[in-house]
Amino acid sequence: MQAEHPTDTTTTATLSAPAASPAPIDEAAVRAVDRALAALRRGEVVAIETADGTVGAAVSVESVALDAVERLKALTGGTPRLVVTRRRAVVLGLASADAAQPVSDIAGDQAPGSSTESFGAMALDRPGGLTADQAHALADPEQHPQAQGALPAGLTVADARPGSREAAAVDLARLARLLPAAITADLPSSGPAAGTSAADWAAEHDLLLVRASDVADYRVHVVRTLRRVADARVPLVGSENTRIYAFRPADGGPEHLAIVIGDPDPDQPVLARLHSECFTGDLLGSLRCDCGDQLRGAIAEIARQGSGVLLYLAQEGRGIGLVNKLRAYRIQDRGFDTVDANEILGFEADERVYLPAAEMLRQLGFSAVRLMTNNPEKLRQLARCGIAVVERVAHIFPANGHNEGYLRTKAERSGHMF
Ligand SMILES: Nc1nc2c(ncn2[C@@H]2O[C@H](COP(=O)(O)OP(=O)(O)OP(=O)(O)O)[C@@H](O)[C@H]2O)c(=O)[nH]1
Ligand SMILES: [Zn+2]
Repeated sequence: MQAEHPTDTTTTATLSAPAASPAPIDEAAVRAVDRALAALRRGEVVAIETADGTVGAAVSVESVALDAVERLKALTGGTPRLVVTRRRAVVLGLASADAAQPVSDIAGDQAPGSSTESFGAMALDRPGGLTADQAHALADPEQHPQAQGALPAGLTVADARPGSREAAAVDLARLARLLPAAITADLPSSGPAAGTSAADWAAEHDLLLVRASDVADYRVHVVRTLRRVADARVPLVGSENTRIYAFRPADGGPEHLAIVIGDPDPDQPVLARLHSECFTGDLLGSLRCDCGDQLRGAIAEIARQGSGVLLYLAQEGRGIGLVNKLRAYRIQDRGFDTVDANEILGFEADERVYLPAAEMLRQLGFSAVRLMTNNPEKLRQLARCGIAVVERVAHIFPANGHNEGYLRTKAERSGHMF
């Protein structure tokens, strides 16, 4: 297989930006969010407190038990509502894509190094409340995207404010790699004015409590807890002088790997590839994408040039996780492209964050890269994270008879430079 490796020094030389000054890490806050993620994956209810001291409860739609809506009502005394991403609301015909103002991150700012701005969350309600079945149907990716006819009568839609319980609940589901949708209910009177403390209420009902602001800060904080935990010599076919370094975030989540080939000089821009994990392409040789070729091609090219680093990032499915990627494939099999499929699921086209990549490069001693990519977002985001991108090295492989549409979509809709 022949790869193309022309270089382009003109488009990216000005992209470098200084690193933002880091805020202190609140380890207890990271731990609280981790616990909430695990609880949501188990289908448990979690308590969410907002800045005004009020509290409510949330459960993810994907892992919700049928009695969860009743349980939320009984727990809180409030009316459960469904929260979906604005993307999903647009797909359902409940919001206009044009009117969608990027609300950035719920922290108030787009996280540096994230591929796309979040378009926020929307709360769906109806008189008498939604049933669990109705909530499932509205958030379910198997639902035809234009199925407005099937919408429950009297459905109302409202923007979820950045920093709100609703926005945090959807973000938690997304971080847990579940469908980005949640059912939430507020305690009708809570907070300092009502004399109910969020912590007391959560403890009384044996619920994990998390603060909405901690959810918003989570991605940035976790990245800054990345630590090198192991490294070893691993000779590869065609590049025998190779070491693999493992970086673990403090949340105990999946490690990111740095595969260092040869002995790159930290004082020079390093030839680098940011490779997002693709179980199907990398390991199984799936022909739906170009990942397997790109992975092996990058290792071969770095070895040919003498030295460099390949970051193997735990960002399966452009950050939506393997399960959601398989769902996206089913949607693509109905005729939608890779971008539409993500959006029908309620995700942005690309949910990746490149802060971990920048942090790993820094910890390995590299501050400047010659980046092997066709993806303009990777160039932009890595530069936003403080790594100087001094050159783009194209990384193009021929189509294989199954991935022509996928590659065409990347070029036409994601701006890939093929
Ligand atoms: N959600 C989703 N993810 C996909 C699909 N096909 C491949 N992926 C994922 O896309 C990621 C691969 O992206 P990269 O290899 O970094 O490629 P890229 O962003 O196109 O950019 P370059 O290859 O650097 O030009 C992997 O995480 C794959 O699992 C798909 O149809 N849907
Ligand atoms: Zn792939």
